[in-house]
Amino acid sequence: METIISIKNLFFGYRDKMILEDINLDIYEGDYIGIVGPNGSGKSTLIKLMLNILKPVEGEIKLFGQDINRFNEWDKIGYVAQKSNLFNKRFPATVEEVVAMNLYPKVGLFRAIKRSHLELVHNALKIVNMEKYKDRLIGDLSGGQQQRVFIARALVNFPKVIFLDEPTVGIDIKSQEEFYKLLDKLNKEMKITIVMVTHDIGVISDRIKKIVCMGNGKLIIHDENSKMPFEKTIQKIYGDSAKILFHEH
Ligand SMILES: Nc1ncnc2c1ncn2[C@@H]1O[C@H](COP(=O)(O)OP(=O)(O)OP(=O)(O)O)[C@@H](O)[C@H]1O
Repeated sequence: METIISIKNLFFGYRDKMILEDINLDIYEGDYIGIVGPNGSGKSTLIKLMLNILKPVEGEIKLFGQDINRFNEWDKIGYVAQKSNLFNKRFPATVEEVVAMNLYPKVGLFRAIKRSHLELVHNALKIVNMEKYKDRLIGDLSGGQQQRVFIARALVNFPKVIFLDEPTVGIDIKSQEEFYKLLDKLNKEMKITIVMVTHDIGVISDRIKKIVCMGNGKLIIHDENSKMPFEKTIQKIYGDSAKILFHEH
């Protein structure tokens, strides 16, 4: 099994405050990983480090076996950023354009989109079941529909792995359910590795087998081999508020 991401002895802080201390994590091809932890525990920071948006203070990150500083196959990695679903409602772009924008390394930012590129866009929209909305303005869609479009945007380059940062914020329960079904399809049928930051602890404890729990600068991996029950691990990093998390759904 290919190691998609390998993090070794990683330290990171903003100015003088350490956020991540001696983090080690391996992510393998086909993994479906949930990253959980209280507000401010460094989940988004970890994602940004894996995308080379932030640089470690110390330690090593490898992507597809290559040092992150030398890695240049970024179209293997899709990213759905935090709050992309709280998109500016007046943004005057169509669904098709929003997805096509992510093709710019291939297309050139201001060049006209070729027919072959449009096909890629339509295929991505088909996967998320949003093809019939291609000419709609993105701002006119519901939060759940927008989220599907952002997934299509991440899919358009045929990535091997997708990072999602709190993708279900602001989305109703029914759309959330459909959204998690879509992620299952991407992972199981399309063999895309998924790494997702989320606060939906109750939902993911049922669906996801490998959960990265972050807190106090540390990281605990919960998977099928863990001796400690998931609830206990969660209690350890969330403290007293842990109980509520499991009864939200
Ligand atoms: N650019 C920045 N400069 C300084 N501190 C920052 C910066 N970005 C984040 N932080 C701080 O680093 C810590 C970790 O932030 P991060 O966004 O990674 O947490 P998180 O676990 O994703 O939180 P949440 O669940 O609220 O999204 C927080 O204390 C945050 O205030």
